[in-house]
Amino acid sequence: MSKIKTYCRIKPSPHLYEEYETSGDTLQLRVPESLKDCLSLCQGQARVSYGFHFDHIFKPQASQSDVFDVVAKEIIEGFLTGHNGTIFAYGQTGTGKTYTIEGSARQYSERGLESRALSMIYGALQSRKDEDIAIHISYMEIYQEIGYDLLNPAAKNSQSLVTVFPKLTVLEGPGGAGIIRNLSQHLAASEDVAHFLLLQGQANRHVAATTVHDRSSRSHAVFTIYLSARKQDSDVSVRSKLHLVDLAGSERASKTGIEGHQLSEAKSINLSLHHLETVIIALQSETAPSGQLQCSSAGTTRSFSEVSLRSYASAADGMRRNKHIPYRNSQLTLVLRDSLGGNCMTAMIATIALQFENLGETISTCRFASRVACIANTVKRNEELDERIIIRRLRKRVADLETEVSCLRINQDELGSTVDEMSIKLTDEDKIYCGHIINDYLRGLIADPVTEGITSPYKFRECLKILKKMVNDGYGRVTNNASRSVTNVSSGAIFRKQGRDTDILWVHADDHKPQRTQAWTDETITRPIRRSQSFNNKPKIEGTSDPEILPDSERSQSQRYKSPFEHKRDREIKTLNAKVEKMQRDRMEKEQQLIEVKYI
Ligand SMILES: Nc1ncnc2c1ncn2[C@@H]1O[C@H](COP(=O)(O)OP(=O)(O)OP(=O)(O)O)[C@@H](O)[C@H]1O
Repeated sequence: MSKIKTYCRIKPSPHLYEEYETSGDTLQLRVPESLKDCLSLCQGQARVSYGFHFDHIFKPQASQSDVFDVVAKEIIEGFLTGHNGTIFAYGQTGTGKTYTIEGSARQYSERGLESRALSMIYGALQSRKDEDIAIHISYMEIYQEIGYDLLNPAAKNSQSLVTVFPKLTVLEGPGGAGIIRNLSQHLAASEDVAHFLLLQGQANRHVAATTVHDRSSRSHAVFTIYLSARKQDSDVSVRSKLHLVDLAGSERASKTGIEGHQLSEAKSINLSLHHLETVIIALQSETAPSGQLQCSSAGTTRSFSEVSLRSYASAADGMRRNKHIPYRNSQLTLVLRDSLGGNCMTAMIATIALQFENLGETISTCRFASRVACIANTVKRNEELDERIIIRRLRKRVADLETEVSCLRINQDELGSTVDEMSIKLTDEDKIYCGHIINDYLRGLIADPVTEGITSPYKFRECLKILKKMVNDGYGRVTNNASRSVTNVSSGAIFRKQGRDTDILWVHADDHKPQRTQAWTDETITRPIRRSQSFNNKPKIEGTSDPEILPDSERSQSQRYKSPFEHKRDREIKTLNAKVEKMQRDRMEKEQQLIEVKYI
């Protein structure tokens, strides 16, 4: 929550009302008890003292630069970082609203807030090289409750002597925000362009000579600067707007003696300001509990106390959602909706002309300011994701995801099948199949067990087991007894191919020549290996003559019995061992890869 700041600016005059003083930020006024009945200040008449508190009071000698520094700098800094800002001048006609907001053409030093704001904004943007920044400008006026675009490009190109400005429609948009239809926004790429637009709009305003002011603004003017900024590496855009509002001045027709067209203009201005005041009162009354903003008549002193907004801020926020604020009653309040009770850093400059004849209007202006000071706005940075960048990023993300998904699908297929395979325990059929593969491999019937389906680590392990057993059992050992040749085969090595009941094994007969021998049956195959104690109590596999297995003492002798067939088989086993080793290594590598895919 941030309260609306209020400032008072006293117009310089050689005939200032004497009974006023400023102590700090409080304006003290001592005025006759009944201003209404008193047309001149009478000696000895009872006085009432008013005290109005402001955030700052600009004395008559305050310069344009002083006003800018105190009122505008903070708001413009906020605007540059994405916070909305509004500065509006309110006061009696001829008190210096236009002078404050637009400035005077008399001297460069008398330029107003609009021109100074542009200079500060463009100056600050110079250093923001890493951002894409766009400044747009619009300028509208509300004359007799109708909005006009002061920067209409069609009007600029018109050959007609009478410039026709298109009418604008101010509508209530989503969330109640005012939407101005048809208002042109002009890109101002440089400060010069912005100043040109400003001058063009100022020149197009409705002004008229009145009895109090020869160039009185007969309209409310809203000069708006829009900022849109985005850091080059970011997809968040910052958008903010700065309203600089020069309100038309209130005037008492009875006092100024205007009539005809000017009278109807004045009525319209007063009505519009009345609607503004109604909104302010509604906002102020919801913010401050009744009785806080009071006109206490204790003694002769009347004071408008500044309400501590902080204590009411949260309560006001809740109430505002329920309470009706009559923004819709006028175009001006719709346009300023955000500035009054919305998301905006707002400042009001109450301009007063401290002459005796203006005391009534001065008090009225100060009272209005006191009410405005009670309003708390909710200020937040206007950040939004840039849709074009979002779309671009989403497209890239979709493309990345598609690639990732297709890669994952491949991995999943591979992983899934391998993991499935690994997770399934080998069935008896698998084991038999492994036996056949190893047998065929050893016999040279197949070149590579992998291509025959030994792909899972479990099957590899089974094959290795079979091989080890075969080696230990002296696979293909020459035996003297055909019946004992059965024991050459380990119980685990089942040399039977699927679909076949029997298999033929080469064995050696007594003449040491290899020969095909009997058909093997399940019964013989599954017989357990028998070991017998031999010399030196060393285990000896029965019937073996394999030098690899025999004790050293027997080796030389048994070597004599090795046939070419045995040698060939030895070589095969050696090769097979090497292959198994390689297969083991491959399997470990593969497992490692799978673990990485699955868990890392
Ligand atoms: N602080 C000031 N210093 C010097 N001159 C000022 C000051 N304030 C106002 N004036 C002068 O007083 C005259 C009226 O001021 P201005 O036009 O700003 O009044 P206004 O409040 O905008 O009136 P209206 O509501 O009728 O448009 C102008 O000539 C302006 O130069």
